[in-house]
Amino acid sequence: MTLAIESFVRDDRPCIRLRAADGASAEVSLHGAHVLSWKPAPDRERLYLSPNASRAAGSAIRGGIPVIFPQFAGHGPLVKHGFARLLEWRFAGIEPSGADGMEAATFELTDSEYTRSLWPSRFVARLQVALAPSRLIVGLSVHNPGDAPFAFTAALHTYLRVGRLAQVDLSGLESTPYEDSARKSVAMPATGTPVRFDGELDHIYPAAPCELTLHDGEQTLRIASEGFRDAVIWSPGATLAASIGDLGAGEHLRFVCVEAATVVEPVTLDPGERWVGVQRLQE
Ligand SMILES: O=P(O)(O)OC[C@H]1O[C@H](O)[C@H](O)[C@@H](O)[C@@H]1O
Repeated sequence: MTLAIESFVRDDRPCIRLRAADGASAEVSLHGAHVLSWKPAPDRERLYLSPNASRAAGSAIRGGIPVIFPQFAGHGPLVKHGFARLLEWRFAGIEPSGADGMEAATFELTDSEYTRSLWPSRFVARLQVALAPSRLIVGLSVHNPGDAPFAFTAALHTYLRVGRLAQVDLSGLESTPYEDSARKSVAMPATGTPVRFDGELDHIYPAAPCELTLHDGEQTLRIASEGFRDAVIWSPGATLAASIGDLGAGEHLRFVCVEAATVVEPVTLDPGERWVGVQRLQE
């Protein structure tokens, strides 16, 4: 689908809006190459963005699709969820997407003196955002242009907007055992039932199926991933949400995070190698 591109400023940060001929749109902040909005139709927002999202330099945006790289959560020595979501990415224009050749808005982050002071590796990370009828396709690629191997973990930490959390369920993970990050990463057996959200939930599903479905009353969203081995499902629940400054009371009822992730086994890239992970959202 041919994309029209316009730039705008939101919360003092440069952003790019993509519009498709069928009326679909998406917005991406260069801060973190963070997808802020996806509307498959002009009156239908499918991502959650916190009204209290921080505008401070060097802080992460709460909601949308944070790009987690080169470290998921506290799985390593770096700042939580790595530095990619905290830095300014470059808009590289419209390019064919590496995943399926569609036109995609392309954003790039490369190593700098600053990143090498935190993490010594040379890297080129690219985020590609494409629109198709009823679909958002987000691809993260990581290339090693250096002369030494490196390992990383990563995720697309997608905040999906929901109507009534109490009636939401997520199917596809019924047969997958998980690690419960809210309870010291204890290993849990498969539940045999769809995931429901009635309190804090923070699960890592290693080697998860790549097709999940979110049911929210009449609305359904299919969430497919490729390249990412794991799935992470997060809902903070009322108590944790109340302690998250950029969320606000009751806001946990408006979203669930369904994350395409590669956490349990880090990806290792030899010099010259490239890794690609994709998440597709489809109504
Ligand atoms: O508050 P953040 O740093 O954005 O992290 C938000 C959440 O991200 C992931 O889903 C992790 O599994 C959670 O443990 C974490 O709390």
